[in-house]
Amino acid sequence: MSLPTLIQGHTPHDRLSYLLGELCKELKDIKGDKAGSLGEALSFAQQARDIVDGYDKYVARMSSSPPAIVNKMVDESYEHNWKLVHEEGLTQFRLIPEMSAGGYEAAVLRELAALSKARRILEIGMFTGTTTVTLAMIPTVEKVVALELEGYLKDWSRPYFEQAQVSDKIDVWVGDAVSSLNRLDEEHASFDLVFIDADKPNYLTYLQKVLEGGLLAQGGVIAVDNVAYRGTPWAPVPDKWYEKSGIKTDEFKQAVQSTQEMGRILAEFNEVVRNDPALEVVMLPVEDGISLVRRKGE
Ligand SMILES: C[S@@+](CC[C@H](N)C(=O)[O-])C[C@H]1O[C@@H](n2cnc3c(N)ncnc32)[C@H](O)[C@@H]1O
Repeated sequence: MSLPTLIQGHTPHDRLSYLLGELCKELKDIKGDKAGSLGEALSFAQQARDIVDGYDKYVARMSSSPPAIVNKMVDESYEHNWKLVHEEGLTQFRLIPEMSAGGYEAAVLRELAALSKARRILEIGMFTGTTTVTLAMIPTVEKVVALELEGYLKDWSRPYFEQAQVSDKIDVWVGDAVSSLNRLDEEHASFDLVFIDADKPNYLTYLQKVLEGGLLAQGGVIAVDNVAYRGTPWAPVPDKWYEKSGIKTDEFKQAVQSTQEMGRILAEFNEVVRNDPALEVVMLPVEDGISLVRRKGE
């Protein structure tokens, strides 16, 4: 039972698939008199797993592909030694390829940007730049400003932005996103679409800064990623996963605690947004959940 499978599957569906897989194993292991009567239960559990397992893949396959460069970036980010990069002090945090929103979500945001006719886009938390490049490749988009803590990622993504011939449409601001947002506000920047996808504990700060400053253009939309955080806002990871797992490493304990904490943070964020009378919000069950937020009445 690997740590990533157990708690770091990317979406609520990944977690559900894992749990149904465990259920199937448990049912298969039952021997003796009870085994026969559980055959049907096992078949139901397997069908449920097949449905949930194939869902995200099917949805992505039946949607227009992201630009080819995105698949290249995703593949090469999996081949990259992020652990070594961090050990050499080139990144502040240990980055993992799963941080990328991936091709399907980039395609979803491309659709949102195209439908809303966004010309200027702000991304808070860029990682390798798969979404950034996808958005910049929309012909009507004039500028994508991406805020990213890790300077290493700015260098990593540059050759891909150049290959896609959109490097002149992308500005990467390295540093803490709160400081960058303050600077953007001072410069009277304004954006039609804002994608919030950096550190979750700062989500409310980012949202407030975007809404209270002049950063969100009239009629603009904010998309917020991971609002369903693996299902944890409504179905927290139980403590007993750590106690019963048999994996007694500090890494695993911290991962469980951090996932539980993220669930609480996102649950609170979602409540605040939902209860703000000035905002219209719709949460989409896309990947790990995306909320679309805009000022009411615009
Ligand atoms: C989930 S990844 C972003 C994925 C990206 N939006 C995409 O579509 O693939 C989060 C990124 O936020 C960055 N980040 C975390 N804390 C930050 C901060 N305080 N300021 C700016 N960037 C931050 C991380 O370095 C990481 O690259």
